[in-house]
Amino acid sequence: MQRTLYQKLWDAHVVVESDDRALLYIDRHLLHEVSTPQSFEALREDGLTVRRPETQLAVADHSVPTHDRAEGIKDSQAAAQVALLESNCAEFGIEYLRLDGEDQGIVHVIGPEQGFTLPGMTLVCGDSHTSTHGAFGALAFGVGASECGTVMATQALWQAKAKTMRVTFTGKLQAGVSAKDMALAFIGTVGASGGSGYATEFAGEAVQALSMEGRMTLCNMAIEAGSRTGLVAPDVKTFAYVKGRPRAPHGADWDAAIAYWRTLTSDADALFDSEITIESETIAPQVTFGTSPDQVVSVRSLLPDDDRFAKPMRYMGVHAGEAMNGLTIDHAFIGSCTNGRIEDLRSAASIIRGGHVAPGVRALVVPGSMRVKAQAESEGLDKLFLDAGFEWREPGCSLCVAMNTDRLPAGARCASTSNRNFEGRQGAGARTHLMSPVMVAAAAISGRIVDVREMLA
Ligand SMILES: CC(C)[C@H](C(=O)O)[C@@H](O)C(=O)O
Ligand code: SF4
Repeated sequence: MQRTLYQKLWDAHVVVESDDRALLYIDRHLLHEVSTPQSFEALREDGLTVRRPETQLAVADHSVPTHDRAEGIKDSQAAAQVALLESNCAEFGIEYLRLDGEDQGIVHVIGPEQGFTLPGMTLVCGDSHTSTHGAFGALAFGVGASECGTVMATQALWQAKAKTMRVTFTGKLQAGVSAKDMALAFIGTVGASGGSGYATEFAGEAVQALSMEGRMTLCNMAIEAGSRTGLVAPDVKTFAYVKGRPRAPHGADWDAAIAYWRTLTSDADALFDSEITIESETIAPQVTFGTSPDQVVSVRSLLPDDDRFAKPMRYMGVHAGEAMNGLTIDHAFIGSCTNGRIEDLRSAASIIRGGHVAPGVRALVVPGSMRVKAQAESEGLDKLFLDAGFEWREPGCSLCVAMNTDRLPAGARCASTSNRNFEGRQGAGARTHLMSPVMVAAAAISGRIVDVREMLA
């Protein structure tokens, strides 16, 4: 029988199956400080140990400050949370990437960067954006705190089989349009729960043309359409990205791995439960106008006059009939597990060259990891951002989520490369407009949301 990529990954990990549920073997587990305290507590209560500590990797990202880190974490709650992760990892023999080390970063940035995330694997984390890792052709999904404990103790999880959806992006993207716009266009098409119950495979010419960073951006946001799992079939770009990474296989193991990874594609006649086609040429830069990622429009489109959007539009202080193009902003954020990778920083920098952050705008660049930061600095991007009036920070979730000291005041309007624009996401009463890194960079220097394509012309 012809099988989808999801089915192949599923079949390769079934320990026992009954109807449409299976006990799946879990190859990899990523941990962060917010979702794991109860998981460790449960292990302790039940007198359990971690079955395969070498398949687990922990890092602190959500609550960490992104400046003055040499002075330690001043916020006592955050300090306690990070210290707890560190001591839990020491007690249970799990490797922890130290906050002051070279490898710290956002959990979904460091997994791939370390070669910890590999094609063909099952990977879980107590975090909804675990879908990111599917960009490598891994079966990756977010789980709850109790499931984290189960994975640590047993290396397996009961899972219901998802339906399959394929989203095919035909043709090529316009200049100035990127993976973030593809993700937002997809979410706008199917809605915030349109992918619910599905494992979503992204395919087509424009997906193949994306870098691994772009594919991660796309899969990262699959969850914003309700899909716990995003997938892209691995190819030569995937292998090139993985090769030589600290935890990637090498030598004979590498050859064997590649031979297997090449089989990880949906068969030509495999049937999907749902098929969606999006013409890439038609995608314009996307900007969210509401408080859910599916409340999104092309930068030049006029906002809809629809009762369903009355409340979110009131919160956002925007009106039916107006365009996002031209709307004044006072904050800009480039970072997060969606768009905090080196390619994102490079593309944002390419728009800034020569320009300066507009008066009255506060702009932050927060690299996704220490490795991204070091790479950017070796290319002089830090200097470019600083000279242009941006702040250059230490890695962490930062303004993506108001769980640390980076947060916005009520009423602030922020152009943001993150993935969620929920009420209060960047601080109580703050307003978030999701867009791509080049769009945020363009907004930062213009002081208002603009169509970045004009700046490229
Ligand atoms: C705190 C964490 C559990 C949460 C998630 O599950 O995604 C966060 O990362 C987010 O992006 O909202
Ligand atoms: S960067 Fe944002 S979306 Fe990603 S893990 Fe952190 S809080 Fe969640």
